[in-house]
Amino acid sequence: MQPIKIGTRGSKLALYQAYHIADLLKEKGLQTEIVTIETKGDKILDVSISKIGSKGVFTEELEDQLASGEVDIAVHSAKDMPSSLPEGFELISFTEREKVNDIILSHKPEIDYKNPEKPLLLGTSSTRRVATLKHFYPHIQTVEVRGNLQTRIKKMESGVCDALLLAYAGAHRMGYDDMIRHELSLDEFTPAVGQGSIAVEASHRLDSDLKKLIIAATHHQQTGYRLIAERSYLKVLEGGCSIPVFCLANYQNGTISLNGGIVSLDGQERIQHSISGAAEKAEELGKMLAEKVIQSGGDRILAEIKRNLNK
Ligand SMILES: NCc1[nH]cc(CCC(=O)O)c1CC(=O)O
Repeated sequence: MQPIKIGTRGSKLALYQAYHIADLLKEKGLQTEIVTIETKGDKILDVSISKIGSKGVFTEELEDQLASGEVDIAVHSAKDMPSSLPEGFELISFTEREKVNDIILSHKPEIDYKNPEKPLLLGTSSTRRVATLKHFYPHIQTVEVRGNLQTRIKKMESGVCDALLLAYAGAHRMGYDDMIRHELSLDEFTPAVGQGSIAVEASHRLDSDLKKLIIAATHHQQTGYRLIAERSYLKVLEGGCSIPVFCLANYQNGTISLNGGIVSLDGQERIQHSISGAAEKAEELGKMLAEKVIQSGGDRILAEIKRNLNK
């Protein structure tokens, strides 16, 4: 059998994730080969992702290679994947999720983000994190810091900000645990959909036997249920990474508990609801939660956000 060709972006985090998938495949006796592909999102560093248009900036080039058969699968942070993929592609597996929290990371030993008397400048490029900060910690200032994790840390160390607001998963995978100063609560900083899991994308053309082998080696079923629920929620709210929606599903004994909402860009309004039900109904639960959020004012917040982003 030919080695399974794994397409990935070239950032260290992306490569780490691709090698993680390669390791899982190798454990099942499958041969692999990593193919690095540059995407629009990697090239454009000076424009905020929410302005480039979130759909597909990190995925389009990978999908071209999947479609042409240059690679068999593409590996992504699940969080970076839009809720609907272009025709002909699907996410076939989700790896076991790590800790889903956001964290504050800094080279400075003491970062006190709760004390309004202490000025703090946090670097982030996520609208969800900026809006959430404005809601719970309005005294904190933010500055947009983009680029891969290594670039962001360099910018921070050169004085652009005091600390970075990041996903635990990325910081941990890159070995920066010793710079993590705070782990943020899931109630306030409910993570983005998919945070902490790695997704495998394939074209519908992928050989079905090979697909089964890849799923058996890489898919984590409980994470799968959680991600189906969260992504179904995201799909209704049409939230790419530019819209500050959040949603976290937990799995216990066949039950999914889903908690999600939306926050206005200025942080003034934050709507949050929860729902639970059988894991087999994950997709329906996501939709129902989204309807709840929409009906309790989410529609207004969403419309306002879209007006703002189009400016
Ligand atoms: N937004 C970019 C992005 N996409 C995935 C991760 C980290 C890995 C993950 O959340 O699974 C990050 C960095 C971050 O948000 O700090």
